[in-house]
Amino acid sequence: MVWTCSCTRDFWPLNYGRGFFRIRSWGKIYWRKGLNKMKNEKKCIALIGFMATGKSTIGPLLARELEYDYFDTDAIVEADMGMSISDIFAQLGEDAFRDAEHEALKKALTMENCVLSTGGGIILFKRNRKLLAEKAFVVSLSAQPETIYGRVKDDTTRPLLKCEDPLLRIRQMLAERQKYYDVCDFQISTETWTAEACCQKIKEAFYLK
Ligand SMILES: Nc1ncnc2c1ncn2[C@@H]1O[C@H](COP(=O)(O)OP(=O)(O)O)[C@@H](O)[C@H]1O
Ligand SMILES: O=C(O)C1=C[C@@H](OP(=O)(O)O)[C@@H](O)[C@H](O)C1
Ligand SMILES: [Mg+2]
Repeated sequence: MVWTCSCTRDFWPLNYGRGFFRIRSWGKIYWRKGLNKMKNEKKCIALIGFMATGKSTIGPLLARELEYDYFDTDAIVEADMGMSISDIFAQLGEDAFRDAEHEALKKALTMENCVLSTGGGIILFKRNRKLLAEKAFVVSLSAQPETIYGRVKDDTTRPLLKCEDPLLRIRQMLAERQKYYDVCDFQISTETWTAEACCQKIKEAFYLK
């Protein structure tokens, strides 16, 4: 019997009997016993990482590739509160934002077959880390402080980086947060790979792990 994965052109397992499957992905051949991880019990992929590592850029590409629904906790918060992230921080304060962000995460992780881009600070809270670990295949995106700075320097939508010396702030925040970004199922640098290549590698990791 030939079993074909419905979702992609370049990723398809063949059933070779006795529980063995041959999987071809990006020109490489993988063998594995059973397809238990193909039916990954975690139905959501959550992207974590510092600001401007590419979560909101890669998320929609990945969702389209997998034919999954797409959510972004920042967008959910903005829709729920009817305000931009900057206005929420300025008018209601960061704590109000963090509460709304937690509600957004809870709501999004009740979905099945979804890709979720999170805000860079979501991992600061144990309640969020617990939810992510329980419910999602967690992918951590990374980039060096200088690259992050280059990506955000003309962007006014990130209130935490509105300061005298954004590069120093990025370095400090990254140092504080790194231990949380390291807790994940898969990690990828968005400096090394284009958004499209990251997408393919994440897809591969999601199916093969
Ligand atoms: N390989 C890459 N993957 C994702 N984004 C990239 C990449 N290279 C450059 N970028 C750029 O970096 C920025 C990332 O912003 P965004 O997706 O909003 O990040 P985040 O949601 O993590 O804050 C975008 O302007 C995007 O075009
Ligand atoms: O790192 C953070 O604390 C934040 C990251 C932002 O999202 P992005 O990571 O998508 O920029 C947004 O949630 C808010 O400005 C706070
Ligand atoms: Mg984002």
